[in-house]
Amino acid sequence: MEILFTKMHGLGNDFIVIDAVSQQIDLNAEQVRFLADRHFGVGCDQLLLVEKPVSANADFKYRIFNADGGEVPQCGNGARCFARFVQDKGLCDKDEIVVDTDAGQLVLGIGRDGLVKVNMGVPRHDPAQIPLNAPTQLPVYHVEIDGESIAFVAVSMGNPHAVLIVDDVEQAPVASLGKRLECHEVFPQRANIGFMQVIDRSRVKLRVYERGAEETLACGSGACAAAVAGIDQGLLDSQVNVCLPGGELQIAWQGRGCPVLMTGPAVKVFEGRISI
Ligand SMILES: N[C@@H](CCC[C@H](N)C(=O)O)C(=O)O
Repeated sequence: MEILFTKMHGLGNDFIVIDAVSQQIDLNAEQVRFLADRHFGVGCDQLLLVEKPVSANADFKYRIFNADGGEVPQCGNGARCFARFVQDKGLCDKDEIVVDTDAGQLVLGIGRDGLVKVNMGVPRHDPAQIPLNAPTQLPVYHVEIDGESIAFVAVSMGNPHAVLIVDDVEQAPVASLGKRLECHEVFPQRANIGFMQVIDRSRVKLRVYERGAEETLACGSGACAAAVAGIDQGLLDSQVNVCLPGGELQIAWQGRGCPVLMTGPAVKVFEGRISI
C-alpha cells in the first residue's frame, strides 16, 4: 500500500502526519516503527493520523503514535501541527478547531501571527489519573535509583509526566536518568521525564526524555507539565516562557482546576509518498 504523508515539526519535535480522512489507513505498531525509523523509513518522533471525528461537536479525531509504535493519548506539539495540517490541506477553514483525542477534546486556533494556540485541558494531579503508584497525592514524590533519592513532581496532561527541578539543564543526565525513570515501576504506563531549570519567575529551560521516543528537541505536553509543576510549587508566575532545545513555547495556567494554554509554531517541511 502506498501512503501520502506530510513531514512537519513543532520546534524540532518532528512528525509524519497522515490524512486518514481521504486515505483508508490503519497502521500496526511494526508499520509505525518502520515509518518512524530515521535510516530505513521517513523518520519522526511521533506519527499523527488525522481521522473523522467521533463526537458530534468535533471537526476531526487525531491519533498519536510514538516512534516505538505505541499509541498514546496526548501530544502538544503534534496538536499544533495537526491544526496547521488541516488548514493547509483545505480540510478545515474554521478559526477554532475542535478535535477528539484519546485524552479528551482539544480546542485549537491559528493566530494572525501564524502561531497555534491550544487549550490543552486541565492538568491532573491525582496519582490514579497520572497514573502513578503512590498511596496519596503529594506535591513532590521521591524514588530511589542507584542509592540516590530522586525528587519529582508528577502531573498528567492527558499523558504522564514527571518534572525534575535541576540547577543546570545542560549538565542534567537526561538520557541515563530519563530512561531509568521512564520505565520505573512507579509509572505503570511509563512516563515522560522533564528536567527543568528555573531562570526566573517567567522563564525556564527544559529538556524532556519522552516515553517511546527518547530525548526530543521539544515536548509540548512536557512544557505544559513543567510550567504547571513550577506554578504549583510557587516558583513561577502564571505566564511562562519555556525554552526547549528546539525553541520556545508560551504556556499560561491560572492554577488548579484551570486549563493550560500553549502557544507556539507548527511548520511543514515536505510532502512525500511511501510504500508500506
Ligand atoms: N512530543 C509530544 C508528546 C508525545 C507523546 C509522549 N511521548 C507520550 O508518550 O506521552 C508533545 O509535544 O507533547
